[in-house]
Amino acid sequence: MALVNIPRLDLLNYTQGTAEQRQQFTQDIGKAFNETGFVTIANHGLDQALIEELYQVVPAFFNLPAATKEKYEFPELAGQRGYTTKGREKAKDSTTPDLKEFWQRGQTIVGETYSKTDFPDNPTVTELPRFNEITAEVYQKLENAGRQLLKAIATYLELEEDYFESKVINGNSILRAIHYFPIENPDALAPDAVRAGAHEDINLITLLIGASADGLEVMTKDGEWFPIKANGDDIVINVGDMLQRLTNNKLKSTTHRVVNPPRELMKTSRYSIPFFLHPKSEMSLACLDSCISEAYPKAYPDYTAGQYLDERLREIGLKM
Ligand SMILES: O=C(O)CCC(=O)C(=O)O
Ligand SMILES: [Fe+2]
Repeated sequence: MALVNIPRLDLLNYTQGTAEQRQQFTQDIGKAFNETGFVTIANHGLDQALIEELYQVVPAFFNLPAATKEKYEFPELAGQRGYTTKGREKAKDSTTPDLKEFWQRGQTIVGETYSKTDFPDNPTVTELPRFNEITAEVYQKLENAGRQLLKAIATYLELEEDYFESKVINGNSILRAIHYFPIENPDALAPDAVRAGAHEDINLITLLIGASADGLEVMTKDGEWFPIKANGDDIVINVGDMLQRLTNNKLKSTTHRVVNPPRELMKTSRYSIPFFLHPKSEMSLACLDSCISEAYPKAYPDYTAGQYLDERLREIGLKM
């Protein structure tokens, strides 16, 4: 078995393909998720103009004065909406915070009653009207792409194709726009200070815009770091811990990180926009019976997605 298997797949082969192409897509994504936990996806439904404008409004937000950005910071929401300043979030097993600031947008519930405690409003950036519109549109389009991918994954797992639909529609997904800021004085950095420390994602799957810039690395089976680079506007998809739990480790939530740039590029910014696809809090993450056997005994106690998320947000320092 290869050390890494990160195929480039065409989502149109699943959404509009022949029976044979759909079957091939399902097997390819399943095998890659079983081996390395990562794929890159072309034809994901976000057109180039939308991605271009996203790359205008996101830097424009982070270029606002610190005092303006801080108006949109709400620690009582555990960073789940609005702005989170530099130095707040760290990887689970690290003591040094990541070298980043970010913005998070959450679900806009449609057609169901809900509590504002569970789904607080997304703050509106009054200085940049297009920032709100574009991030809302990107949220929607990445959610749609994610739902299609979950259909393929459900098929691979021999579940009904729509197994995840009722669990993720109106779920707790988060769009995160990240600014890895310029490192002005590399000599003053703590030795373990990095853009994003080694971690696994919490959610079901992550859809990442921005991995065409250098820095993202995935850990191989023998513990080496392997750089991932997406082609053009392709997005990177990876398995998160919730899907790994549900499938009793059949699908792998692989450790990844974002390294600092080489010294000559330290003073440049990097932007990435991951969409963390989360289900509703009540979804059970109990290991699927079909993934438990004598060779693969049940590896995790039963949790709901809500219980699990709460525990993880405390570990990364976002929830007190
Ligand atoms: O910035 C990247 O390329 C990856 C970010 C990431 O892994 C995360 O935010 O979970
Ligand atoms: Fe991640």
